[in-house]
Amino acid sequence: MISDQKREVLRVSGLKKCISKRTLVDDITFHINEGEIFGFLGPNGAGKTTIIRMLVGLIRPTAGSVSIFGHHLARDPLNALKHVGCIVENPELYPYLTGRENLELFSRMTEGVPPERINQVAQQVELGDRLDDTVKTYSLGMKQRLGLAQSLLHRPKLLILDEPTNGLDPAGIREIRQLILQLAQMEKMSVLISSHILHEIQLMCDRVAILNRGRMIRVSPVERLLEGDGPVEWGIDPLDRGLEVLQSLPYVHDLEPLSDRRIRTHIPEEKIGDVNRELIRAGIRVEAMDRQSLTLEDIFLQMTEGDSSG
Ligand SMILES: Nc1ncnc2c1ncn2[C@@H]1O[C@H](COP(=O)(O)OP(=O)(O)OP(=O)(O)O)[C@@H](O)[C@H]1O
Repeated sequence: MISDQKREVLRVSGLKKCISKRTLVDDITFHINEGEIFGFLGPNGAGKTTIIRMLVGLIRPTAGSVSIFGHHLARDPLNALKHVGCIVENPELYPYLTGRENLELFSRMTEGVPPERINQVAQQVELGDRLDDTVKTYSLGMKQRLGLAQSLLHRPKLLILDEPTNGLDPAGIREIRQLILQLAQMEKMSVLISSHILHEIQLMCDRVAILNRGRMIRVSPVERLLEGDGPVEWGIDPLDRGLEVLQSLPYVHDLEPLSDRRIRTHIPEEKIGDVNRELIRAGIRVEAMDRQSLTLEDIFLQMTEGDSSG
């Protein structure tokens, strides 16, 4: 095999879910490549959990198809899900059992998990020294790590995690993030991770799908998403004449006066020099020009502007 092309581990086409005449998600199409960390980013209620539940066979799609490692989920669920590990919403754990007993119980329910695997996964999630304590004494972060260990028992090649950092404190969030990055790298695992936290997705993912109101509004590599027309702030004098010049230029948009000498615009990067020249040619003093970089938050707000369910 001489191919540079990465293998697809998951392909989702036209996925839709309706419940009693209400469309929860619609027209969801994307794929995940081998070794890729793919993010679902969207506010609460965007449909992330609903899609994930369909991907792991917990609920049936109204339309569309899911194929995992080339196996059609609806027609061949056992093979499709054989190499998938997941935590949907919260990990299912028995609080009155120890971490080890929980893992033993789950390993007995899963085919082909040798006994030594329990210590391996506990080490991987750095839970080794608390493994024999009861789960009810665990912090939320430790419970998440035990859930992660449980999902790793059968050596999955695709890990699906629904908001794994939800409710954790900043240190716990960082631990889980580092763990996921390590697993993806060392175990060559692909990961689908959902979050409503822009920063998280930005730090972890290779590509991101932005979801809002049950629709996928964009799928893009994280770095390309940030390449948009970032805000540019101008210090100009006089402001009213500067405003006229800026308004006359077709590639300048979203003008927003900030003070009596400052104005914010959105301009493609390659046009910034042209704007500067036009202002000077019109006899306007350009006192400052600050180009601000876009954050995922800006992009998300731009994309969902006027489309928020509140
Ligand atoms: N069984 C159900 N019956 C009716 N509506 C549902 C059902 N499950 C989810 N919904 C609705 O579907 C929409 C999407 O919910 P979903 O839980 O998938 O969103 P989410 O992006 O995961 O958000 P959150 O982070 O809040 O869980 C929401 O408006 C929710 O109220």
